Amino acid sequence: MDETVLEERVINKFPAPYCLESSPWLQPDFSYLTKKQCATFQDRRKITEEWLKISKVIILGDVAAGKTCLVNRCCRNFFESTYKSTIGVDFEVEKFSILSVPFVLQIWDTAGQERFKSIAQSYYRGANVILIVFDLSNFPSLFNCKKWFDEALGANSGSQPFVFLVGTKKDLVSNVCYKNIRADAVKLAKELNAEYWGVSSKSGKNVNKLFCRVAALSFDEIISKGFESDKRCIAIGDRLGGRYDRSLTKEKKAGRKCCK
Ligand SMILES: Nc1nc2c(ncn2[C@@H]2O[C@H](COP(=O)(O)OP(=O)(O)OP(=O)(O)O)[C@@H](O)[C@H]2O)c(=O)[nH]1
Repeated sequence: MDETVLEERVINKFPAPYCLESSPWLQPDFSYLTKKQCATFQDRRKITEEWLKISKVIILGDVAAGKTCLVNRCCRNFFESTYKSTIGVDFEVEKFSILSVPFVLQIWDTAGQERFKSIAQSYYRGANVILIVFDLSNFPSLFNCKKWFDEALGANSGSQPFVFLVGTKKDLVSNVCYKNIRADAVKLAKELNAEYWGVSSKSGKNVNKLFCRVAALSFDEIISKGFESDKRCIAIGDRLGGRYDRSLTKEKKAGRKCCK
């Protein structure tokens, strides 16, 4: 295992959703294809760079909804109470080890301010995961989430990114208040085919769990899809009647060639 990966970033068991009723993805474990693919990793140490998969995560939401604090808590275990607006976009990289395979989340923190919108939007494309953030202590910010969702999905038409609806600042709301806003958030999450989470970047509550869930879902999709395209390439190679060298490195090279 990569020694630079933090203990809490080592995932061997599929992380559960925040609550079952608020998730479109109810699989209890990594898919069969992913587990099969990862089981061969030990034999493939020499081609690690081909295994290093990256998931692009974009974080959007209203001004001061708590996007930067969420990223800071995840990537630096740090909380800043003074508000500084994000200018344009910022990004962080977080390393994971999932089923003993290295994996990276490339996390893009976008500005909520209208004047940076066009800069931020140019980073929406190619997202594997979209985190739409609202402030649990500012109820109207929930209703703007649909607008953020439409914009992010519009830039990613043709692909199906995982969408999360994340309520931040849970430490600021009473239990009664939280129950009410959570009911509305779960309803909206269902409409958007998104998974709902309630977190606090100040206390850290649920932040690590959220990002482990994000990493595991996108890892599972990326690795199992890779397996499917490897299989297709092998089949094409076989059909062309060429001698197919089964040594692992060459299998990968052949795969890349015919994928092009
Ligand atoms: N109490 C509490 N305050 C929070 C939490 N998350 C963020 N804040 C505060 O909310 C304010 C805005 O947080 P940011 O993370 O900077 O907001 P943002 O969404 O990145 O804002 P823009 O960059 O302008 O889009 C800051 O003063 C934070 O300290 C939280 O979980 N609890």
